[in-house]
Amino acid sequence: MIQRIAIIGLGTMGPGMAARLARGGLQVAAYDVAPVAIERARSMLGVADSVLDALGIAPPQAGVGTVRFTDDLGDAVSGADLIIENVPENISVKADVYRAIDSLIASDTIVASDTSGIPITKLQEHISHPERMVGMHWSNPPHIIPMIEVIAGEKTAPQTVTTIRDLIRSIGLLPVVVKKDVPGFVENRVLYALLREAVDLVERGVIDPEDLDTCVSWGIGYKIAVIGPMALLDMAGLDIYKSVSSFLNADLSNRDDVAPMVLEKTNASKFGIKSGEGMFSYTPEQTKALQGERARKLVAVRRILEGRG
Ligand SMILES: NC(=O)c1ccc[n+]([C@@H]2O[C@H](COP(=O)([O-])OP(=O)(O)OC[C@H]3O[C@@H](n4cnc5c(N)ncnc54)[C@H](O)[C@@H]3O)[C@@H](O)[C@H]2O)c1
Ligand SMILES: Cc1ncc(C=O)c(C(=O)O)c1O
Repeated sequence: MIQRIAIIGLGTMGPGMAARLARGGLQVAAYDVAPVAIERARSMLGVADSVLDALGIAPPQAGVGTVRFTDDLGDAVSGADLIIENVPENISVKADVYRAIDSLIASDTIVASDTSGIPITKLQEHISHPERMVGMHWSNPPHIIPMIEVIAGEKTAPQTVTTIRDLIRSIGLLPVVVKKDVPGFVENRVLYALLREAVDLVERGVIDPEDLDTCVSWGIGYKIAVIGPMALLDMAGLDIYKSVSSFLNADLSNRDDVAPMVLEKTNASKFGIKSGEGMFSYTPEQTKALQGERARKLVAVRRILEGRG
């Protein structure tokens, strides 16, 4: 049974994951190579906790778990039943972590990766017990979005998948087991199909960025939270989908490289909120207000969707 979890990497995703797992009654050790990331994560726990309160997520009867921060990798993974690797999306950075923990952990300790889309089969090449490695792909913000993809690589033992799926369920989250280890798994294949088209439409001047967001959020987005794509096909009618897709699919963006607009911005260190500018611009005050407003709205929508409005 999983009780002790180590999170390696406390950037965008780590702090919310730590808070959510602790709320599920688990004992979390949180580690990062960067002291500044540890301090930032520590300061974010209170905010995540108040969002979890607003969501009405109660701890189990045995009580709420704990989050302890450490700057020592050996201390973080010592005695852990599960390690969640959450470092940047780069195979060699992730492989370094697996090599570093290999001799520090028991052969049956589960090692999960929060990779956004690197096949688990590739990551398993860098660990001595590949049967205990699994994909555990959270969605951002991880303390609010309940769905987590679970992905087996070619060498993952079925029991490893079952253990992680059951753990996710046991703390009130929603596991989705992906049946094939395809790049991007399912959530990001769908998201990146949408983002490729959205970036292309803005880049070609078909629509302004603000209007693109209005169109998608108030059209498809709002609807799809209630009616998933497969159900939407039935609601629209497969005959309609057949007619439209017969001419539209051929006209959709099929670019297989990164769009010039994105390269231009990233080359100028315009990464979005984290750098103050990306598709839009953000002052620190606006960022704080925006994060609060988004959390409030996501909490409200989730409560309604769960029938707890
Ligand atoms: N950002 C998202 O929306 C999102 C959503 C789901 C999954 N993911 C995936 O989760 C992983 C982490 O993403 P993120 O957005 O939190 O990244 P991030 O860049 O915000 O944070 C990564 C953290 O890892 C730390 N780090 C780097 N090397 C390390 C090492 N060797 N040991 C310990 N810590 C180390 C960095 O200091 C940093 O704090 C990636 O694989 C990413 O693709 C990201
Ligand atoms: C743009 C983008 N890329 C990856 C992920 C997750 O892996 C997300 C997300 O969770 O929201 C994302 O927005």
